[in-house]
Amino acid sequence: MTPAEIAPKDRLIVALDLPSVDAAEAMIARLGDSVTFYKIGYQLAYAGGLPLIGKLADRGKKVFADLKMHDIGNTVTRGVESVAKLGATFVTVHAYPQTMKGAVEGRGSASLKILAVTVLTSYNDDDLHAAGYRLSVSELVEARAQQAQVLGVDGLVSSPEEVGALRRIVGHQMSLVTPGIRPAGAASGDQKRIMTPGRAITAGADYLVVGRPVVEAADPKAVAEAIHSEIAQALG
Ligand SMILES: O=c1ccn([C@@H]2O[C@H](COP(=O)(O)O)[C@@H](O)[C@H]2O)c(=O)[nH]1
Repeated sequence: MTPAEIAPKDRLIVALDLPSVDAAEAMIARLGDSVTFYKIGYQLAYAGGLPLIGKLADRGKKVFADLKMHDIGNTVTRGVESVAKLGATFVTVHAYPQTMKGAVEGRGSASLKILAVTVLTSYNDDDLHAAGYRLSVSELVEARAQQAQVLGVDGLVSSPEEVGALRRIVGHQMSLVTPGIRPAGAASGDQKRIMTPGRAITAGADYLVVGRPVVEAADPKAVAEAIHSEIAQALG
């Protein structure tokens, strides 16, 4: 399937940032058929959530294992080999050359797609400089995207602010996945590079990752469906 063929509803990835498998299952039940794609990250994975990947896949849902791996190449290769058996659609690694190379090797010919996290969406230029980098966010995102493409990575995680430039660099061969999504009026929390769902899709994002604005809402299903409508409208 080309990115243009992805249905509006399948472009929303809801982050199950919840404290237990029971809490995640309750949220999945509330969202029902309205959400087709879920993300499991640190909070749920470390609370026994990894087996949920296969269970959700068996129910016809897609799962993004947001494990943000970063280790020596061999360890990343072996880790990705294990994740490939869980039934996830995407797994994340940090966009360091050894890490990405190891991940692509571990994926082999499996259907699992490797996403490289370019620069976390909670970072701005000052945060990067405080972490010892001399490049700006946009410079580092673009440099890492070029390395990821050469190494055979399948997609990139960035904020929607960088998506236009990334599309020009990597074309449509790589999936562009964007957290840092905030419906108008929603609290930004710790996110620093944010955009509304409609603007992110117009900028060229393939998938939008949304956590707190959905899972902390009084009516999560209504928020998810409003995001679907905004995506569909932006796609025209
Ligand atoms: O750069 C990144 C990479 C990953 N994330 C993850 O996405 C969700 C966003 O949650 P919100 O509640 O919508 O802020 C969260 O699970 C992060 O770990 C990211 O935000 N930025």
